[in-house]
Amino acid sequence: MATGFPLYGNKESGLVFMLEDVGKQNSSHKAWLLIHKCVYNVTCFLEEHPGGEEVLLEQAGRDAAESLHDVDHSTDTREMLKHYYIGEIHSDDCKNKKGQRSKCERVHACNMWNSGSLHL
Ligand code: HEM
Repeated sequence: MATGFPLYGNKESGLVFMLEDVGKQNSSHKAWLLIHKCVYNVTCFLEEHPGGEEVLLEQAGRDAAESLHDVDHSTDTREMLKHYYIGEIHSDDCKNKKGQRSKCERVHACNMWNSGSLHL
């Protein structure tokens, strides 16, 4: 169910998006990444990424947390990410197939990630 985006503002952290809408924000020149439930617009970083723009475009629209973790990124990366943070995924899109809240929702992964409690 795409509703147009953003759904509404979140006073603490930014805007709230549906997963499907995030998935649509990707083309050869545009990329929104998900890391846990946080949404990042890395469009202006594509050409600057030391690992190349292709890997970012490949991950666009889905959760890139694992890929980010798999590559030996420095802690500077987390700092850089803050510049591209635009909001988070709606809690309805954080449920697993049985309709239960997933871990990312329960632990407020977005806030933890941005504060540094979740590691790369
Ligand atoms: C928006 C998220 C990302 C940011 C801000 C970012 C940032 C960086 C930075 C700063 C480096 C230089 C090394 C370092 O200081 O860590 C780097 C290297 C690299 N990144 Fe990323 N990265 C992101 C996502 C990804 C993803 C999702 C992948 C893979 C799927 C990836 C693959 C790589 C690779 C392979 C290198 C190594 C390049 C080399 O040493 O030749 N990155 N990235």
